[in-house]
Amino acid sequence: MQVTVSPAIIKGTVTANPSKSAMQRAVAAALLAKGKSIIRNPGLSNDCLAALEVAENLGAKIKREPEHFEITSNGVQPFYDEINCGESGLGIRMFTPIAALSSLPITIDGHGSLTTRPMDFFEEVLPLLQVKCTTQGGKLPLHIQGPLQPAAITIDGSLSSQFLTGLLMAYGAVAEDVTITVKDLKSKPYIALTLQLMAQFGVTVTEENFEKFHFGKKQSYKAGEYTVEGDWSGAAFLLVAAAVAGKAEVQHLNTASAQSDKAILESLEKSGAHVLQGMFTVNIEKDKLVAFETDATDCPDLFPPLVALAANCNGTTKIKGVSRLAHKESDRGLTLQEEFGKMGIRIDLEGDVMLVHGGTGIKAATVHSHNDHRIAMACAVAALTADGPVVIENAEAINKSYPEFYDHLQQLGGKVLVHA
Ligand SMILES: O=C(O)C1=C[C@@H](OP(=O)(O)O)[C@@H](O)[C@H](O)C1
Ligand SMILES: C=C(OP(=O)(O)O)C(=O)O
Repeated sequence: MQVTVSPAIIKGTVTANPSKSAMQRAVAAALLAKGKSIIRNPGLSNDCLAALEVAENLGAKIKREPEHFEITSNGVQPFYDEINCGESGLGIRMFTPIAALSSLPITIDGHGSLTTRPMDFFEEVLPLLQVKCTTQGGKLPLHIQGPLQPAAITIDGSLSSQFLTGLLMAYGAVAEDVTITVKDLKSKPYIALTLQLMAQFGVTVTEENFEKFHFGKKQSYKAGEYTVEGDWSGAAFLLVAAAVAGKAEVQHLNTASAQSDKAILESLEKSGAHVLQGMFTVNIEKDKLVAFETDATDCPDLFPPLVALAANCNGTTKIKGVSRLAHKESDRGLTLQEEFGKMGIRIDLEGDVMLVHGGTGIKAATVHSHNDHRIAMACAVAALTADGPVVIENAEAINKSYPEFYDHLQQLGGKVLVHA
């Protein structure tokens, strides 16, 4: 699918889409609980749909009502010996240890970008927990056989926090007096989100400096009601759109959220945009924008919207944390450099630092998403202040996290033409 986004002034109000990070965790917790859980404001992005299908294959019954989903479970009791996590990195890294709670041999697969993302962690760590595990040279598909037996282990958290999220969620159902130690953990706020979600479903973990995670007495997940928060990762694109091209109010954003990408607000403020935070809304308005410095090591998904912002800021913006981008849906440092380069914006990659030379004018161009939702959205936002229309190829990539994105951009005054 091709989408053309033309320059436009942004003005209006929009409600943030549901967070896929929160939704996928809630689906996993509801699967691990015994009884009926209600998930309100459920997400319908491809990653969320994949999580629902995985939960069903692992034994949950799901009733989809218009306003909420009911997930009834009796713990992990697989119906099939195969699960497919679609393109979700979190999905596969979270559901693999959870599936390993069962003694059934299970094949775990995915498609698209997920087939190139590293999974060798499981081959190293799961055998320490008495789970057999093979991969195809560190990639999909995985073949596992549990049951997982929690043990005191030390793991490396530098590649991705998602493996730890999976272990924490699985340990929560069975662990007793055991500690996971993590070295060099990255994306820490995502672990805070995992612990917060687990606590909401009745499982508490004692955390020390994001290095030690201790499970005391045996606990069990409690079925309950959960409302999925608005998504700061997706909303970051709308907030940047307003900061560079007008003004907007984004609703259903918890400004006290544990989501890491709430950090977009700091960069917006540093760039000179006007930001007004309510409890569940953010108002944002354009002003003279200047280059800024930030460290996105722990919020790597902010790179694409930060680049769209920086392209509109006079001067050279410095963003730290590029090394976190190599194993996302695309190698995002390189992809941003290539696609923004087509729009006339120079990006230099110097080790772990990205330099965006902004304020030089964004040019009309044809760009490609590389099947990466956040690249498609960043290009769409950049198009708002370009000197002509920007054509985005493979624009349907947004469905992974934010199927409503082009509609929301239009709702705010964006000129978006979707070619079938
Ligand atoms: O736990 C999560 O929901 C996520 C964690 C982050 O991954 P890493 O921990 O690999 O940085 C983030 O990039 C991803 O989009 C979602
Ligand atoms: C990297 C992402 O997700 P995941 O790792 O869950 O596929 C993302 O949403 O940008």
